[in-house]
Amino acid sequence: MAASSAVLRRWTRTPSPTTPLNVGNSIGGEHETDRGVLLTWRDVLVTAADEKGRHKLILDRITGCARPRQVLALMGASGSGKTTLLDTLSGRLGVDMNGTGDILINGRRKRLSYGTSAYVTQENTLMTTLTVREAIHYSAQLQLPGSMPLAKKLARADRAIREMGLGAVASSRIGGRVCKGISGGERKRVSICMELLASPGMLFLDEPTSGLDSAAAYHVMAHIAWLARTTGTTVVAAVHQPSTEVFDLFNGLCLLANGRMVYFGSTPEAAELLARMARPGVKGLEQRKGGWRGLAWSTRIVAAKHGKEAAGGRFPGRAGR
Ligand SMILES: Nc1ncnc2c1ncn2[C@@H]1O[C@H](COP(=O)(O)OP(=O)(O)OP(=O)(O)O)[C@@H](O)[C@H]1O
Repeated sequence: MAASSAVLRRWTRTPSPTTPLNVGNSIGGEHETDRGVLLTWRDVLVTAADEKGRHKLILDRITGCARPRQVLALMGASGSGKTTLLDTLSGRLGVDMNGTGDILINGRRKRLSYGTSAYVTQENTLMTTLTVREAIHYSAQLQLPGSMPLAKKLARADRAIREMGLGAVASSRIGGRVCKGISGGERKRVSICMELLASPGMLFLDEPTSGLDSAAAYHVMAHIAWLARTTGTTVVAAVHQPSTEVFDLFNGLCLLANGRMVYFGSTPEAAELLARMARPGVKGLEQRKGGWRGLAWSTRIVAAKHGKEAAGGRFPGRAGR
């Protein structure tokens, strides 16, 4: 009970007044690491205006950080704000949205520029008639600076192919609906591979495992976690219904419910803490205005993880709302 109250207090405290979305103003204590980027955000509040000019609250004072060599998972039920948070952190917030709060890169005001960050969206937009190698070589020639010699661009492409474990299918046609090509998981890795060409320090992934079976999802996420560890890349991924094995690959968890943050911390800690919150007799979670569904859902994640609630080996997401 004490632990659950502490968590709720932590995230329901009165925030400091928000300022327009700043990329900067050092919070202090952060240091630059090799390729990775330390991204911190504080009191991020996002609203969207409707056609009548009314403002809808999408994200309510979210605070957290993503570290080099680690994978931070953004989780929460559909509509909880995962994509909006990814868009905000990566500087892709739509023009119809307004954000306030602080976003710092290595503790300083700095925009995420070319080569610093990459964003892989949910959709695969790949040229289906090309082989994996052709597509990635082509992308390298288009993306990498004109001053870079061709041989270096192709070597970079080949390294990215290896990093994403695509060597075995490099000569296979990507394919699509009409002509069958590589698998869904491999297609996803090709999309990620293309974004890795510029060796970004920060990788944002929106639902990298959507549409994949659990084995393919694990394969994709395991490569991403390996990449983060070995290259120092900082990864933030919005994920929906991860399997237990995929969940265990994450270093940190930012759990959202109805635009609010209900947990931020390490994944082992999340498992332990939420398990305690899920214990029968722990009251109070349901009473929080607007948070009942999300919080109830979050407790079921851990219940599932601890084998108390089997959901076909998956944590309940939409179905659990
Ligand atoms: N431009 C917009 N205008 C108004 N509301 C929006 C806009 N974009 C998002 N929303 C709303 O904000 C909320 C959060 O959306 P978001 O896409 O961030 O959720 P999500 O957690 O990524 O959902 P999913 O898992 O289904 O992709 C939703 O209720 C959505 O309808």
